Amino acid sequence: MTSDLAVDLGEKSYPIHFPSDASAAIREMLATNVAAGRSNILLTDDGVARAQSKFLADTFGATPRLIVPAGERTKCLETFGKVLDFLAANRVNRQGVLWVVGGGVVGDLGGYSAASYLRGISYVQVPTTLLAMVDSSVGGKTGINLTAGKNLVGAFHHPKAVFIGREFLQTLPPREFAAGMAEIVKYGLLGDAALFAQLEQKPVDARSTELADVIRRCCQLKAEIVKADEFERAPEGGRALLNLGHTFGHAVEQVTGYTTYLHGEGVAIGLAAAARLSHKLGLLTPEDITRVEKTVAAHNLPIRLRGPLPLAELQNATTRDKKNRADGVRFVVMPSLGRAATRSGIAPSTVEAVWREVGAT
Ligand SMILES: NC(=O)c1ccc[n+]([C@@H]2O[C@H](COP(=O)([O-])OP(=O)(O)OC[C@H]3O[C@@H](n4cnc5c(N)ncnc54)[C@H](O)[C@@H]3O)[C@@H](O)[C@H]2O)c1
Ligand SMILES: O=C(O)C(=O)C[C@@H](O)[C@H](O)[C@H](O)COP(=O)(O)O
Ligand SMILES: [Zn+2]
Repeated sequence: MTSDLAVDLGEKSYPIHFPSDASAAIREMLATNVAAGRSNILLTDDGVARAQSKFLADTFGATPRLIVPAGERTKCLETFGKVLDFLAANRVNRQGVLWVVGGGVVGDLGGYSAASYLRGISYVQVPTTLLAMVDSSVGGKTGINLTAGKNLVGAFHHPKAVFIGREFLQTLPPREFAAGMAEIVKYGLLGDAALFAQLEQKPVDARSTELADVIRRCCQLKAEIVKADEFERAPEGGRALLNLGHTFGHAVEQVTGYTTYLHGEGVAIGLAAAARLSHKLGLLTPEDITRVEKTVAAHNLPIRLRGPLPLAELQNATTRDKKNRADGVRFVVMPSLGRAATRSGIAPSTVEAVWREVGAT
């Protein structure tokens, strides 16, 4: 039995539950909502609707549901409009609760819809991918993509609760499991050297007995970082550290039109790139780069682009990153394995050299 965690944010605090029976725990909250006159409404995607049909039927019964297409392209203005229309068509009022069941795509989309509809209603995160369990369901970063770039529209809007049920992972395809591992390796590299060493010595897979503790540890790390810098406003470090590998990773996702690399795969390449950048800045040793790349690769993740991508487009995509300030693109680098820091003012030629090393042309 894994004990609950709390994301400690004053009035906005919420629990992360790790129930032994997610369906039962969720049914209890659904019933409590109904008793309090709060309507429940469900958002999921067609992949989850297929893979978890029994769970959805047993748990949510006749709750009105919107099923959106699976995949990153669903995180767009058009689908956002459809979610809002669905909430309005069901006459959801400010007491309504949106249940977001799925991976980070429906989590970000549903969270942003909940932030916007009637200027804000409650929502609950039920992550069904490993990535969503360790990262996207916690912290209240919600949003959608624009043609111009990834996550360019959104809001900080925290869920009422998060229910993490490892039983969902039984139907998760191996490639999606690996994508979640990228964010887990990220946590080790940015803030927990012991976690990184553990992953380095013994890669975690879907059957690992360590998995429950690793998921909880990542949620705990994220909750601490979010508590300290909820809106990513710290002048240096702070919540931006959760973006380790993402300046590179988001560029890869965007330049390939969100069709070739999963978010976690972009992050995996981004971690290798961040290690290489950290070396060029005199922070990490070549041995450190090898340790990072071996650990990422041992979790069935890419450390190089699968095919060449145009350097100019990749560089251009990084200029849209939300961490950027007047002095240019801001990267997250590693002073050592297990510690991260923000750094800007890096010469474009240095970043270009890193892009080439991971396969850009
Ligand atoms: N808000 C945040 O803090 C945050 C953090 C990390 C990532 N993200 C975002 O999360 C998204 C990626 O999330 P993701 O990796 O969960 O991808 P995803 O939401 O696209 O889900 C991956 C795929 O797995 C399927 N799926 C989900 N659960 C399943 C299950 N239990 N069994 C079988 N299939 C299942 C889905 O249908 C989908 O096809 C990206 O958009 C990324 O930007 C947000
Ligand atoms: O919660 C955060 O803060 C993160 O940066 C977590 C990231 O893993 C996640 O991919 C997030 O969506 C990236 O946010 P963005 O601000 O770079 O769009
Ligand atoms: Zn991420």
